[in-house]
Amino acid sequence: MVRVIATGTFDIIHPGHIRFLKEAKKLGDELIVIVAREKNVRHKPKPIIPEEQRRRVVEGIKYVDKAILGDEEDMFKPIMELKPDIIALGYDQHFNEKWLEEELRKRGLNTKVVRIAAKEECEFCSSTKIIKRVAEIAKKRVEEYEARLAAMAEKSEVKKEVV
Ligand SMILES: Cc1cc2nc3c(=O)[nH]c(=O)nc-3n(C[C@H](O)[C@H](O)[C@H](O)COP(=O)(O)O)c2cc1C
Ligand SMILES: Nc1ncnc2c1ncn2[C@@H]1O[C@H](COP(=O)(O)OP(=O)(O)OP(=O)(O)O)[C@@H](O)[C@H]1O
Repeated sequence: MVRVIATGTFDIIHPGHIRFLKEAKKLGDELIVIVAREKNVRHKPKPIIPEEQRRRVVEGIKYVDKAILGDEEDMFKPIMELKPDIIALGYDQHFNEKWLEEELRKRGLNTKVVRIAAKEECEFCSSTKIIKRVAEIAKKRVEEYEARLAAMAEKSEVKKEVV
């Protein structure tokens, strides 16, 4: 039984996440995902979705056998408990494979670190891009609504003057 671990924030799920998890599962028999704790997401804006909901959505993906929330203080704690054969890193995850393998060796684990280079290309294959699009569209819709209200108010002012 080859146990694979994948990690990530998984804020707004998109086809890039599905591709990553599909490739990670192919590396072994069992895929466990460690979902980043809100407190530890410092390299980009904080996630929109609360951590327990992010975990539940990831666990619902068919390639994922189990998803857990990571540790808040020590990223190696869940790894030491789960003792994976393989850790899969996504194409843009900022961890160095060599460094990570060395840290695991120091802790007595012979885990292999594998970089999944595959990148799914689509217009919104990024949580950050989806969030930006939602913000832009929401802003535009509010502006359009306010313009409609202003136009209606102006019409009723004109009416009042005529009367
Ligand atoms: C081997 C490994 C273990 C990790 N363990 C934890 C953890 O226990 N708790 C946590 O909050 N983040 C942990 N992380 C970090 C995140 O899950 C995530 O990979 C990191 O924040 C980069 O996020 P992104 O690729 O989603 O931007 C771990 C990352 C790796 C590579
Ligand atoms: N388009 C993609 N193709 C393949 N893998 C991806 C893609 N997008 C994200 N991943 C992988 O999914 C995992 C979790 O990524 P993460 O939660 O940071 O998503 P993200 O959409 O890249 O987020 P953000 O846009 O906020 O940086 C990482 O291993 C990452 O490399």
